Amino acid sequence: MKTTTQTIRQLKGKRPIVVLTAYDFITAQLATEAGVDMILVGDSLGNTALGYESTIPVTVDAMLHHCAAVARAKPSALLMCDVPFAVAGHSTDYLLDVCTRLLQVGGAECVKIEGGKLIAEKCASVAQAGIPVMGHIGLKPQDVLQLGGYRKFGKSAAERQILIDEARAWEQSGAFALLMEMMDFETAAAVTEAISIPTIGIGAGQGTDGQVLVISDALGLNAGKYPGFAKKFVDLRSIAVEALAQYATEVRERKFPE
Ligand SMILES: Nc1nc(=O)c2c([nH]1)NC[C@@H]1CN(c3ccc(C(=O)N[C@@H](CCC(=O)O)C(=O)O)cc3)CN21
Ligand SMILES: CC(C)C(=O)C(=O)O
Ligand SMILES: [Mg+2]
Repeated sequence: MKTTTQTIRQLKGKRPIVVLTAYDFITAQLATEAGVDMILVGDSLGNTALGYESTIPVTVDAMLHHCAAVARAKPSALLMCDVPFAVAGHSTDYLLDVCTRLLQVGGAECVKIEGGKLIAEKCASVAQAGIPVMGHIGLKPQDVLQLGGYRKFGKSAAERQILIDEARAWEQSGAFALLMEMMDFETAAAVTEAISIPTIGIGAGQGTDGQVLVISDALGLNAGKYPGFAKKFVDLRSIAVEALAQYATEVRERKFPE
């Protein structure tokens, strides 16, 4: 059965929501067959699929290209696409135009937008246009140039209060859910209590309404670079390299083709 934003909203307080990233046709099929609730075409594709150092170089065109490939897998999971770097800082008209294209051209069913209170308020226009929005607070990787690196958020009482205010702003703007990245576990639990929409965590502990993971982190496909919170559920990289080395050997020894 097709998962909708309504399905996701109703899962709060019932059972944890499972979100996984996908970047192309094949990873979308894997996520679909595994039965996840939501697929995120994350701008982390900049790191995992395109070889960039951060998500800053990821363009709207790149997101459209990858999202359309994921959509062609016709996932039963709700399909969400990240709004990439700086788009939400432009005019509301431009933000609305990009979100519209992510749905109409990319085939996404909802969008995720990194931002605090100001961006959250701007996103009310997107939600009112009929585009479901997930907010993204805590560590916002698109802010890496200002942050100078990645860190945990919400450790101090002051920062916890800011995050709770930001979460309420997203809820007020009509966001259907909220993502919290690299957040102090107690703060993440406090935010989850404070709002009526579901929270999805990554590096934010057990106290959220769901979890999200990058597919290449879960499958162990990356070359050594893993965030501390990621779990390798299998080491596919070594299995794949071994298989491909065997192919090379068999060709060189004239064993393949038989
Ligand atoms: N492969 C991958 N997985 C991700 O989860 C991910 C990406 N790429 N790219 C986009 C963002 C960036 N994210 C990241 C990346 C690194 C850390 C990290 O290294 N965290 C350290 C602590 C921070 C530090 O000391 O720099 C950690 O140990 O978790 C955290 C989030 C999450 N996202
Ligand atoms: C790590 C998740 C939350 C994300 O935004 C991405 O994959 O781009
Ligand atoms: Mg992202």
